[in-house]
Amino acid sequence: MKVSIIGSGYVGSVSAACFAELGHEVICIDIDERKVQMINDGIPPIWEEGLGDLMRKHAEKNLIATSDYDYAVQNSDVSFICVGTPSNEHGNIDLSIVGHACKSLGMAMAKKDGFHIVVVKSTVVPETTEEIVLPLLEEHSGKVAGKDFGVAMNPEFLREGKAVYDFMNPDKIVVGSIDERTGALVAELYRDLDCEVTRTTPRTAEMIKYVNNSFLATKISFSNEIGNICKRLGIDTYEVMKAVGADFRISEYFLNSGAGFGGSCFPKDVRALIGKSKEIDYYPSLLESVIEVNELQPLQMLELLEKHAGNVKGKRVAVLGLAFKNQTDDIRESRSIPVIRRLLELGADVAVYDPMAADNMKELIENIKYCDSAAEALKGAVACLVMTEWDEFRKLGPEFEAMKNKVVIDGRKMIDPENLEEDIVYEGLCW
Ligand SMILES: NC(=O)C1=CN([C@@H]2O[C@H](COP(=O)(O)OP(=O)(O)OC[C@H]3O[C@@H](n4cnc5c(N)ncnc54)[C@H](O)[C@@H]3O)[C@@H](O)[C@H]2O)C=CC1
Ligand SMILES: O=C(O)[C@H]1O[C@H](OP(=O)(O)OP(=O)(O)OC[C@H]2O[C@@H](n3ccc(=O)[nH]c3=O)[C@H](O)[C@@H]2O)[C@H](O)[C@@H](O)[C@@H]1O
Repeated sequence: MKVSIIGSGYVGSVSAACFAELGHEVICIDIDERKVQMINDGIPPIWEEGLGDLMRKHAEKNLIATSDYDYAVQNSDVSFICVGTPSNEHGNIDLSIVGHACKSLGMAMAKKDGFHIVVVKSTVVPETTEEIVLPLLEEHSGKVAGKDFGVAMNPEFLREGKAVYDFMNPDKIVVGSIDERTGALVAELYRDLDCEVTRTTPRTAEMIKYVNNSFLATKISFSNEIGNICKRLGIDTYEVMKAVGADFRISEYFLNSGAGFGGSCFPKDVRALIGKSKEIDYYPSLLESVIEVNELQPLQMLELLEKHAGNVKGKRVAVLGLAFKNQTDDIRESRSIPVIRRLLELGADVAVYDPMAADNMKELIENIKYCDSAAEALKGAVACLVMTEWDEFRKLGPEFEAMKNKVVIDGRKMIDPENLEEDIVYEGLCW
């Protein structure tokens, strides 16, 4: 089929490359000309394992990019909306980017003959597809949904760092549509993937995405709360969760306690669901607690720092890990951000290292020292905070010897204290 993808970020560029790999003809649309050029040159606009290979393979063949909505709509049967849905200043969903995309799409659809399908892939709160996207498309195209064009909601469940793998090996595909014909056509796009398609209504599809993310975030905050209790009782929470996770009803996944969850989605999506609940007069106290536990978690790293290193004014503190998790250059809502900001308020001389995310952090925080290795960041430091679960941190050992005061505070259970020299003070956040 001929597919256009609006927005070439993490979801859009991965979906585009994977749909091309599945044999569809794909046109990416982005307002960022730099990204358009990169895709046409076969260069992925974001880092994702395997994405470069797919883009190089399909660029200028069945994968092209443009900033011209008219061209993209004329030359495709289905348009996926994959633009960002950030939080506004109150934590509620900000649908302004979706609104702009719908306006441009609707205007392009006005000039096209024949049935076109619009699929919302961006994460949007329940009712958005039917009550905001659909009316905007009708308004700007002058056409009638269900008759002249189809509307569907197809949430995305990929994880950053494993995005290409997840897209090609989904454990679920959900398609919510306003009519049978549209839902069947969207499901058809995925026919070569080994996964059943769950067909439903747009609002159910929207809710499935929020419940999925909120449940995973709840598992993490639950594990962090248990971890905090375990810590105070001298119990290793990882040992506890290993046994608890063996219960198939619970599962072993997403029970790793530590510095909390970051990323572009868990924090914003839980907040957006809280906002939507309040809008319909329900106070979601459990979801509020999920966010509260998550916000307090990185600050506990600083309490441990104070316990072991005292006043850090004018002293070097090493922060290992800037990305919100391993295998990505994404720093959105990374737990390192509140930690670094607080260290700067305390007057510390902050030295940081991340194998992939330093360039992105440089755009957000300038007055810290960016190092090329963990060893460089640790040199002369009075303490080290491990913030991201990068595998390479597991191998650290002799590098800690270059510290001035050997204190290691581990927010991700990356360092095995058994491998450390005796003069190193090691403290895990929840174990
Ligand atoms: N990042 C992730 O791992 C996942 C994200 N999602 C959801 O997918 C959506 C997109 O997220 P990301 O890909 O992370 O966002 P992103 O911010 O990386 O990418 C959005 C892209 O849209 C482009 N854009 C903005 N306005 C536009 C317009 N009017 N027309 C065309 N392009 C426009 C931007 O230039 C950018 O390239 C969000 O709703 C997010 O919650 C869902 C699952 C996973
Ligand atoms: O909607 C989204 O954007 C995506 O959000 C998450 O994917 P992602 O944010 O890429 O990363 P995860 O691997 O889920 O990790 C999120 C955060 O939770 C933290 N985490 C994860 C697992 C765990 O046990 N403990 C824990 O603290 C990680 O360090 C990271 O900061 C979901 O896993 C995806 O299914 C979803 O599509």
